[in-house]
Amino acid sequence: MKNLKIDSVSGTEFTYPTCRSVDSAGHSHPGPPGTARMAMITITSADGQQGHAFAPPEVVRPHVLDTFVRKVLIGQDALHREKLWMALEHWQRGSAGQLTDRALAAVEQALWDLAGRALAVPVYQLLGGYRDKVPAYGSTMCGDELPGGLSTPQEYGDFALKLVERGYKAIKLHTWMPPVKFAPDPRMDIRACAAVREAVGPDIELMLDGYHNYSRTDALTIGRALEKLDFAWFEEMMNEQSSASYAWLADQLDIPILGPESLSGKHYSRADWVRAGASDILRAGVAGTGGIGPTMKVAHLAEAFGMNCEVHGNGAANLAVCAAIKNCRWYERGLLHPFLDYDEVPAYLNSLPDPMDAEGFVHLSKEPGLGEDINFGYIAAHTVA
Ligand SMILES: O=C(O)[C@H](O)[C@@H](O)[C@@H](O)C(=O)NO
Ligand SMILES: [Mg+2]
Repeated sequence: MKNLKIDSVSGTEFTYPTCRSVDSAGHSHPGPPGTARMAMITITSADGQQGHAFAPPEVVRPHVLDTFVRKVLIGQDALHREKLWMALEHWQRGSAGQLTDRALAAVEQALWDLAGRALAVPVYQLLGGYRDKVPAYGSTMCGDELPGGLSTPQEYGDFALKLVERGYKAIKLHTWMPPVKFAPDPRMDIRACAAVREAVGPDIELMLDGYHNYSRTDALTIGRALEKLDFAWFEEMMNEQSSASYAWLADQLDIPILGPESLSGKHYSRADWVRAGASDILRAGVAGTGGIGPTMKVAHLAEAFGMNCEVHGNGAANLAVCAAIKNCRWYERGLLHPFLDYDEVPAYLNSLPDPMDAEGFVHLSKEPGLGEDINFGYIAAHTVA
């Protein structure tokens, strides 16, 4: 029998090349060639089994690993994910915000990866194994002011055509937001959505995820326009801390309202949203909801209420959840931009975690664990801490 008692937890910070930059609102855009930093958290058991997960370095910085994670994990059985997650969540309240949901998510993903590798089973099969491939929607980056990029409604239309040619059967627009000079602008959002519908025709599913702080009346104006354009859902158009605003909008509109994405509170806040009638489709992502386990709990909650749960974000962990459940229409593949090749493999991996075929399906890796094909040599050669 394997000895999966946790022996060590390590964090490795490394650099990798990128052509993406982040704006003041935290949204990514194409940028000049540069260097970004990432951290890999590794959990090792007494008999040498390992699990890995990636997170921003500040999320799993030494203080977090020393003060909370090692205290909870060392000496514990690595298969006891629920017990360890609950213990970490217990530490959150008194951590003065130092132990974040994203930190819980990173640790819990590494525990899932370790379990899968130790048992020689892909995580999506451990979770339920509903399917081996998942249809993807192309999720665009937010709008910008880059000529030839996503700076006009027509450029959105042109890019959407290219995404359909790549194989996508659904496209989600992230439109313009501050700090873009003319944003927010409901009319521009509607024009971009109309240009995309015009470009791709009636058979491609379209969704809008625009500025996140519209008023109820602006959101209603946009929502009514989306209904005329036959959009499939309307996402994060108002501050998600006001479930009353979402319940009001959902009552006014026929188009499905989807959320919450960015709201904290893990699976607990999403239960409140269901109770409040604040959305027609639930949303949860591994990073923002505190891990694979809480995301699965949201998906099961949604299923019990006859709702879909659209998983937020790309990557191996979100893809594993999408493949484990029935009540999720799409895998969010992105974020995409005309200037960037999403199919280019990041330097610290040997292959993409979410390869998509010409019909728009993303195929799950059959490798044990989360299935990330990690380039350990690259990480070792580019370690900074
Ligand atoms: O930073 C964000 O708001 C998210 O990354 C966002 O761009 C995107 O992931 C999203 O909203 N997906 O639905
Ligand atoms: Mg979103």
